[in-house]
Amino acid sequence: MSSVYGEEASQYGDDHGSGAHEEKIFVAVRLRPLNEKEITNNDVSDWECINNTTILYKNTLSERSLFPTACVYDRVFGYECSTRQVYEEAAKGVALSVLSGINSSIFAYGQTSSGKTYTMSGITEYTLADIYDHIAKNDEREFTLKFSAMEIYNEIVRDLLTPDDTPLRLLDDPERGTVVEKLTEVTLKDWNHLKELLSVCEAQRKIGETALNEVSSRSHQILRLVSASVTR
Ligand SMILES: Nc1ncnc2c1ncn2[C@@H]1O[C@H](COP(=O)(O)OP(=O)(O)OP(=O)(O)O)[C@@H](O)[C@H]1O
Repeated sequence: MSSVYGEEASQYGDDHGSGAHEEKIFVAVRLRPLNEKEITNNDVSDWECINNTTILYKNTLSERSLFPTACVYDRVFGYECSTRQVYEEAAKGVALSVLSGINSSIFAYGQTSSGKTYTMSGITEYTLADIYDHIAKNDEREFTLKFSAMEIYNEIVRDLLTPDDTPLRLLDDPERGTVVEKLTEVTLKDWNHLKELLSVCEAQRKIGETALNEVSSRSHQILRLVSASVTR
């Protein structure tokens, strides 16, 4: 997500690594519950959250160390945690810093079927709902939101808002950094317009099956939102 000329006080800027003057990364881990197949196979999870920041790797494989390994992150979420909770406690501060003029990115990393798409879809929806809520409550300002979406698949960048499959070129701009040439940017009319565009992206994505995930995305999707606001 990125933001341009936001003039507001840093209402969302202090949480989770979005401070204006320091670069900071907030790392959260989410465990997904075992799926039906794993339960049927009597699989057990090797991972357990023992508090809000520590995850235990239980090393059930006999050739490995007998002692569990503890890993500490900024926040960890166990099987029982909802996407709403993950959003509120790990992503919201970062996502909404766009409203204070601060650029931020949220990305999910993990092996196939670990729950990246599941988590990020919820985070996208909650973020946009909060942004529209903020806009409604601040009618003394006029907001413009611009949305673009791309996919990296087999090292090719494609625009997800057009049926045109032509690969997009990445250019290095000395001032703006990496720029995706000819990427479609749509000015959002409202929340429903955004939902339509998200459906277009979903339909355009390359879906391929993996052994672990029957609807694996097999590609990286990047959604970009640029927010600008001026006093009316
Ligand atoms: N926290 C969760 N609670 C319930 N179901 C979940 C959770 N996380 C993931 N799932 C389910 O697990 C399956 C795999 O999740 P998902 O498609 O998000 O994985 P992924 O990491 O995006 O995989 P890939 O990299 O292959 O695209 C899906 O059916 C999803 O609904």
